[in-house]
Amino acid sequence: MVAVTATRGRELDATSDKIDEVNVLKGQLKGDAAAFDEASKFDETKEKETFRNYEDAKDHVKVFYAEQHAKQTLEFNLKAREKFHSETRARMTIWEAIEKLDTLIDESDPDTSLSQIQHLLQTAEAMRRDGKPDWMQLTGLVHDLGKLLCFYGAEGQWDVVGDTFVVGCKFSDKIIYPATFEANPDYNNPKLMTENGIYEAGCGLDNVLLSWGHDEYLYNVLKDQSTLPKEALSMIRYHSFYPWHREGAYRHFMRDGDEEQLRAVKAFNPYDLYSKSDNPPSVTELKPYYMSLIDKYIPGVLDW
Ligand SMILES: O[C@H]1[C@H](O)[C@@H](O)[C@H](O)[C@@H](O)[C@H]1O
Ligand SMILES: [Fe+2]
Ligand SMILES: [Fe+2]
Repeated sequence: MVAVTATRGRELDATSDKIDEVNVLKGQLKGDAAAFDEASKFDETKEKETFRNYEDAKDHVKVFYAEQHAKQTLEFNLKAREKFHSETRARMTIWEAIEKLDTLIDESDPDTSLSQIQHLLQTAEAMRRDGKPDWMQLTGLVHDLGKLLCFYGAEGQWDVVGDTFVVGCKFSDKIIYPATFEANPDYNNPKLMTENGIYEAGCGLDNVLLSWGHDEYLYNVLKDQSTLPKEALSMIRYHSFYPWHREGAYRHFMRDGDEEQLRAVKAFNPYDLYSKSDNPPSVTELKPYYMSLIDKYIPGVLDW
């Protein structure tokens, strides 16, 4: 018993050392995140295979994920959800939210260094060019607004952006940089590290806890404050869940209706990802068109 406790103590020490290491690295790289090469900002000839190349990603992307994977624990997740429900952070319209996000550059993203307002318009415009329905164009326009969390009490970007995964069960090896989960305290908890962890097979995706970030936040904001269809809410809630929608992980948690959610997310994904190399659109020119869609499905002032 004593020996077990001592081992566990050492494991926990090792975990907190790793978290410290991540924090030091993060400090060193501070500032680098914004220092992108101008020329790589957009390149319409970029081949699809060259997106999401995490092997050759810039150091700040690797440091970002090392920190996120070390800190997104089940305990953190439960607290973040409680905090979300216990307060209203702001009251504003969708367009005000879009403008507020304009200064944010996403540290986790190897494919764009444009501001988020540009990314949102690129996504929506690519859908519009392809004749997608108006509600889907609007979903493209708003899908990353959850990144506003960065201005409302997030601990960093690690609890806002990046790909998502399930907490409370084994970390899938389909998540990028899977080895970095060794620094997560849950990794040393054998009860959580089984295939199902705290869940049951077939419990349904809406019943597992996805790592906390912009998807979950925006889904919760919009589910009762918009008239967007169910598919739109699936696109928002699961768009960063690459281990599931691209790599096929976590299928054992799916139940009736989840195939439809998967189909919706897969239809959405290419517009989110591949539009990042399109020329940046003009905000002032496009505003009137998108305001008409906002007025149709998400009008007025919302609680954030
Ligand atoms: O770096 C990106 C970015 O943070 C996106 O907003 C998110 O949806 C993606 O999953 C992630 O890979
Ligand atoms: Fe996103
Ligand atoms: Fe996006």
